[in-house]
Amino acid sequence: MSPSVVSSPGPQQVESPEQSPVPDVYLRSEQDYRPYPFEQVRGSLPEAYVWPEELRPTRSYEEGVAENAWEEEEEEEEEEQAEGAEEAIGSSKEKEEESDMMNIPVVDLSEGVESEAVRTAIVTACQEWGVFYVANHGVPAQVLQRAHRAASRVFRLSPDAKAANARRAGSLSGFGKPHISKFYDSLMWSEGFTVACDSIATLSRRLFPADPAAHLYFTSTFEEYAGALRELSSKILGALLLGLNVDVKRFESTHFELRDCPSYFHLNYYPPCPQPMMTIGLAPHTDSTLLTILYQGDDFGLETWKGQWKLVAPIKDSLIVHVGDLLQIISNDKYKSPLHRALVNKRKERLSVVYLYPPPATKTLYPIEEGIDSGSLYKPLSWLDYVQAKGKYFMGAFEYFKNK
Ligand SMILES: O=C(O)CCC(=O)C(=O)O
Ligand SMILES: [Fe+2]
Repeated sequence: MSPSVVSSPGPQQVESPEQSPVPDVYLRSEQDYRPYPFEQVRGSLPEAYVWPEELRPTRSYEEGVAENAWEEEEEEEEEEQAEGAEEAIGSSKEKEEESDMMNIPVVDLSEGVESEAVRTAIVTACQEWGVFYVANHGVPAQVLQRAHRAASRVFRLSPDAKAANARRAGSLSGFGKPHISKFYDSLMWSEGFTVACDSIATLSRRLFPADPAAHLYFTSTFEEYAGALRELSSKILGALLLGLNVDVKRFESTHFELRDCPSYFHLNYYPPCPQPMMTIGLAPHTDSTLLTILYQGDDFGLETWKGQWKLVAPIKDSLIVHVGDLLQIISNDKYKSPLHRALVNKRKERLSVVYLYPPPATKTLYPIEEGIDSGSLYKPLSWLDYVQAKGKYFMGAFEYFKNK
């Protein structure tokens, strides 16, 4: 488990027994999912959404916004947006000096991963933080904005349409409560929709049976986005493998083709909340992937844990890359899968569009041996083994696969 996670706030770890086989509990039934009529909530928070004090936000949305000089500089920022992402990122660096809230690294990909300087920046970011912004990533800004709009449309579907498209046992796709809900006693102020990238069109048709224009918009947007993110993820993973002195071609022959990984979108919807300081949008967790690539539009909400919770302020048109648990494991803890969470606010809804890039489900992964002097920290495992253990032990899943 990541050292940065040891003393962090979060659920109690579930003890992993010495020798029990991994049970098939991850793909559990989601029959208890009922779309919550968030729009009907006015005034006070239902009791089930009130979180224990130690797990509540430490800083309000308004404080976070103010600390990042967001509102005061809104006009300036609009001008910068017109001048393009590069300037916006430059300005964010200036803001970073004013605020210790905003110091996750920014990696500029304009020179490509063929550049040693770019690769070093990616590797350092993943060793020190496990999370970084990526700018000039090659995904057109229009595609990001369309994905955000298409996601928003999905969550405006009626409760009946959502219930008809709820996640079913044995499938990750569909609407549902956050996957991590069962590890926390209180409810999170959000709902999610997951779609496997190889069934975007099928799912979209089911979402919008009587609205061909909405179906076309959703399908074409997410198919284009998935293609661009597959490209980006495999480039970043390639750079990270090189950073471990691993020959990518050799890795592909012994492990898996970087472009052949399955992929999913997970859309998160956080409605405005009457009492945001009493609840949480998405509770602390790490991602069960190799890499996760997140787009949060122009809104605050994401926090990452680095000894304290740090707000990850939005940077126009940039993406946020997280190292996932599987990459931490195969890299023998060289790359860190960071604990993160999402806060909600009173003023407006927030959406995040998250691309999940795990390894092929049943392929056995061996921790990478190159450059490792003291032996593998983890046993060989497949992604399926891992998600099943995570579904049972949550943050204890790292421990479960450790060589004793
Ligand atoms: O909404 C966010 O910013 C966080 C989303 C997230 O961490 C996830 O879906 O795994
Ligand atoms: Fe996450």
